[in-house]
Amino acid sequence: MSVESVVQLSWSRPISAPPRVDRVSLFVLGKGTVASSLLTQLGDNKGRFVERDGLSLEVAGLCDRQNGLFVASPGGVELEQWRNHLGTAPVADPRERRPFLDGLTRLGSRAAVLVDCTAADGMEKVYEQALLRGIHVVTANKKPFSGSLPSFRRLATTARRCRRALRYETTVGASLPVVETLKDLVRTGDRVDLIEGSFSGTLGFLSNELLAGVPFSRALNVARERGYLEPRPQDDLSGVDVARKAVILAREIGLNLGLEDVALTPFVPRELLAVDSTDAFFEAVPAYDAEIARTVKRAQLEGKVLRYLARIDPVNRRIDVGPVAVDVHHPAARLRGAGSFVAFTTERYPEPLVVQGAGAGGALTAAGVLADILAIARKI
Ligand SMILES: NC(=O)C1=CN([C@@H]2O[C@H](COP(=O)(O)OP(=O)(O)OC[C@H]3O[C@@H](n4cnc5c(N)ncnc54)[C@H](OP(=O)(O)O)[C@@H]3O)[C@@H](O)[C@H]2O)C=CC1
Ligand SMILES: N[C@@H](CC=O)C(=O)O
Repeated sequence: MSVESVVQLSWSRPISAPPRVDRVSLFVLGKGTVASSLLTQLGDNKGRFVERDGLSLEVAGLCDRQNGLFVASPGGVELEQWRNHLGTAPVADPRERRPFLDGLTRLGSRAAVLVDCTAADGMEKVYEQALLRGIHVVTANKKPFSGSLPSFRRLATTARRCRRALRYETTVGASLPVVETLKDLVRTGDRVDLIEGSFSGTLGFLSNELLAGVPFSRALNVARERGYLEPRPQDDLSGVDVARKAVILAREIGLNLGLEDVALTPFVPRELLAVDSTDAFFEAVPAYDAEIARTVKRAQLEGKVLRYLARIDPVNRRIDVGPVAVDVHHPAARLRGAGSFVAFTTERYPEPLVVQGAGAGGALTAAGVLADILAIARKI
């Protein structure tokens, strides 16, 4: 038999069994900017996941602060109608997720993933309940990784012991590959000497608008419309959100530091941050437009650009977060829009390894969450 006919035979042979499709069941917490983009991306890419990856990513359940929805039948929640279904679902106690997690484990999928798209407090307990049931966790919520050090440690240990994934790439730099890059540097034995950068897409965007002469209150409203702001915008403007990211990275390199160790200077005057409710806060902002514009102008007159930077110095076990007037040639000065960057100076990278790109936004962050889910699904 000639080579040609062998090739011909193998090509013409009918494919008897359809390719295997593995069901991966998700339970999504939140229905805001990130969660709603994620649900759209899951719906839009459904066919592609099946054809390309042999994966059926199904949303078995959803919940917000009030309602909870669980669909045990194959296919899960109808993604085109999730808002209606969730809106009419029974009221759920947001602190009680166990029935949903138990439901997820009973589905018999190849893998189950809890996906946290909230900024809720105390979620580390929910993650632990999930991990102990064999459920993987993907999250955009920074709080469990930057809060109490013992809780963070316990969480990491539980994930390891249960052999389940705990992925939180989007907690720093939205979908930019920051956390996994740092983990790889550490895993491969590199020594990290310094981490610095502009960690907030939101504050980068506001700085750029201010430099262009846009009043702060107007820029803040645009940031809100574009989905850049934290659920509690004071977390962005106080710098606490950046401090959380810095603590997450510091802990990755073995520094036992917490938020209380961060030398933090806010982005806006402290009196403004004393306004607690979000509505009252937005009402109070215009009164600070002139003062904030003057600070930006002062830096400009000195030929500098005002940026909000973070610096993690492992040698001195120090984290600094705050506004810095940088030279026009500084990498942060060149950022546009919601651009962010993180620079790792290490033994192997004396010229820093830089991760740069847009660092905020619903669609980008959702894509990062989805990439984390796919990374888990591909390993099953
Ligand atoms: N937006 C961005 O660019 C980025 C965001 N992130 C992170 O993603 C997370 C979500 O951000 P974003 O979508 O912008 O925020 P949103 O404010 O738009 O959405 C937050 C959602 O969380 C829900 N929620 C709050 N508490 C609970 C709870 N206990 N149980 C269930 N649901 C709850 C809210 O419910 P309800 O609708 O009932 O109020 C809301 O739907 C945050 O942790 C943020 O830091 C990370 C990177 C970038
Ligand atoms: N508000 C945040 C969004 C992501 O974490 C930021 O840009 O820092």
